[in-house]
Amino acid sequence: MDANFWHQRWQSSRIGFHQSDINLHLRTCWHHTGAGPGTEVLVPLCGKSLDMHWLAEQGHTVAGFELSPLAVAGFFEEAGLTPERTAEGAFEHWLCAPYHLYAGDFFAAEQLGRQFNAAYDRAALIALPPAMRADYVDLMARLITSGGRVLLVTLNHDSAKDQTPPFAVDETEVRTLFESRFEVSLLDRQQQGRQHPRVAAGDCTFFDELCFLLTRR
Ligand SMILES: C[S@@+](CC[C@H](N)C(=O)[O-])C[C@H]1O[C@@H](n2cnc3c(N)ncnc32)[C@H](O)[C@@H]1O
Repeated sequence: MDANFWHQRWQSSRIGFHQSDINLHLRTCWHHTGAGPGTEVLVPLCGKSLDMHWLAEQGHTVAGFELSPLAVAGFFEEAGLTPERTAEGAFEHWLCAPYHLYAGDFFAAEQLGRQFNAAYDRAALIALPPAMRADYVDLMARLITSGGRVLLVTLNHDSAKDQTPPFAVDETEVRTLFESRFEVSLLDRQQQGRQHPRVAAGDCTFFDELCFLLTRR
């Protein structure tokens, strides 16, 4: 997926990935990260996710990275917030405490010289095609401090239309990608059968959401 793919999705409002509710796994599993109030949480490929408000409600500062300025603007506008905007390295930093959203390519994040003790990935890894995933994991390993924890939410499905996101990333692949640098623990698997619209539409026979805790070695 190149940048244009995502810019076009936001320009034409084809953002079916955006949830109007807080992610169930975030609400039920975040405590496993042990991240206390005041901990800054890295949210890669954040879109305009409302999950960032939930994290802020737990007392966290949020550091989100998002390619699309439309998404970043939408996040603040829909929350009725007026951020300050400054250039910071390869990014435009939109700030309205406790939200720091960096508009630009997440793969340039190291330039900011920051590290994090906690991160939340919902629909970031699964937005990336297979060829980009190892680079994403390398970057996450460099951005997360030793002992730091990531709550990772992936999808697994058997859709034949797996040329565009959301890509299926199952437990075996998560372990293969992360296990050399993170301890990987599967916390939960929500199995969705015909109640999922894509299964009901005959696009796939299952559509599961998996939640992992990754602990940086
Ligand atoms: C599937 S969406 C998920 C958004 C969000 N995590 C959520 O749960 O709603 C993936 C997002 O990643 C953004 N994105 C894709 N590649 C990116 C990159 N290299 N750097 C920053 N953001 C990127 C897209 O614009 C899109 O908003």
